[in-house]
Order: sequence, then C-alpha cells, then structure tokens
Amino acid sequence: MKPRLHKTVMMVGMMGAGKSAVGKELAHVLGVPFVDSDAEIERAANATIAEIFSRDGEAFFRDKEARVIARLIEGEPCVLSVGGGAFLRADTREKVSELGVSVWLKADLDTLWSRVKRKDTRPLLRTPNPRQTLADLMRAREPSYAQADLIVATTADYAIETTALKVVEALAERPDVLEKLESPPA
Ligand SMILES: Nc1ncnc2c1ncn2[C@@H]1O[C@H](COP(=O)(O)OP(=O)(O)O)[C@@H](O)[C@H]1O
Ligand SMILES: O=C(O)C1=C[C@@H](OP(=O)(O)O)[C@@H](O)[C@H](O)C1
Ligand SMILES: [Mg+2]
Repeated sequence: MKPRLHKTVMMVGMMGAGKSAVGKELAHVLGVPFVDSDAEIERAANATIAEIFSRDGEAFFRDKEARVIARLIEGEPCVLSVGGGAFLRADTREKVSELGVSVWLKADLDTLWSRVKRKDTRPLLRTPNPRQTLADLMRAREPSYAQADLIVATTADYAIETTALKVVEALAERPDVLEKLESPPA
C-alpha cells in the first residue's frame, strides 16, 4: 500500500538541483498530484518565465510566485516544486513551515552547472558569465535553503528516481508528514 502524505512537500534549492524533475517523480511514487509553481505562473500569464521577467520585471514575478505558493500550500497535500528564488522570502518560509514540509535538494556547483547550461530558459543566468552568476547566487542563497525542514543531497551520478527515493526516505523520518500504511493482515 502507498504511504499517505499529510502535508504538501515543497521542493526548494538552486536552479538545476532537479526540483521539477525529482518532484514529478516523487509525486508519482507517493501517488499525489504534482504542481510546479513556474508552470502554474506560465499558464496563468500565458507567457514563459523569461517573457514575464523581461515584460513585467522580477518583482512582479516574485509576487505572483509567492501568491501561487500561498494558495497551493493551503490545498490538498501534493508535491510542489518551486523556482529557486521562492524560498528566499521569509513570509513563504513561514507559511510552508506551518502548513507543509520543505525539502532542500542540495547539489554541488558542477552538478548544477552541467544541468542548467544546456538551456537558455532561466533569465537570471543570461549574464556574460552564467557559471559565476550561478556560483554567486548559490553562496547568497544557501543560508535561506539551510532553513528547510529536510535536506537531501544529490550528485551528478544520482538518477532522478534514486533522488526521489532518497526524499521518500527523508520524509519517512517524519510520521506527521508521511504515514506508512501497512498492508492489512491476510
Ligand atoms: N539525476 C538527475 N536529477 C535531477 N535532474 C536531472 C538529473 N539528470 C538530469 N537531470 C535534468 O536536469 C535538468 C534540470 O532539472 P530541473 O528539474 O529542471 O531542475 P530545477 O527545477 O531544480 O531547476 C532537467 O532537464 C532534468 O531532467
Ligand atoms: O532561481 C531563480 O530565481 C529562478 C529559478 C527558476 O526555476 P528553477 O529553479 O526551477 O530553475 C525560475 O523560477 C526563474 O528562472 C527564477
Ligand atoms: Mg524547476
């Protein structure tokens, strides 16, 4: 029998950590819906994240992001992957700590860079030296990510499925979040 999830799991961490990819797999394993705040914002705005950043500005995006997360964290338990900047807001961290559980997918810079360099979809990395920008963001953001309820380390050689199972193991340490349902005796 599948374990029962009592609280929404919010995946946080740097761009390229695998929040979206691992979050989707985790939701599948747990049998709950998967929501990605970036995808929700893009759908509502009918525009890509890069278009929203250039048309409306980062502050506008951050407000939308905080509002989407505040709405979803109140709903039925799901896996919620958010953008890398979302957990920097104290009001978001407070709401998630009260109603959900946050998981920091922690990866080293080389792993992050190998995953983000292939795509040009992240506006914050459209700089003359995007690897350095990623390193600077990582250093500035780690104190916020470190406030997550759970930390799961990933490396370049972990498959998406392996990391998702590591998150399940971490959640299993919290019976208030993940209730293990034993099969009824035959
Ligand atoms: N082992 C892995 N774990 C997570 N992502 C991986 C892995 N291997 C390759 N990827 C790829 O890395 C890219 C970045 O992952 P993504 O889930 O978009 O990260 P995030 O949402 O944290 O920015 C995706 O294309 C994903 O499929
Ligand atoms: O780190 C950030 O500030 C951002 C991360 C992106 O999401 P991913 O972390 O899923 O790439 C996206 O929200 C936007 O480009 C800003
Ligand atoms: Mg993502």
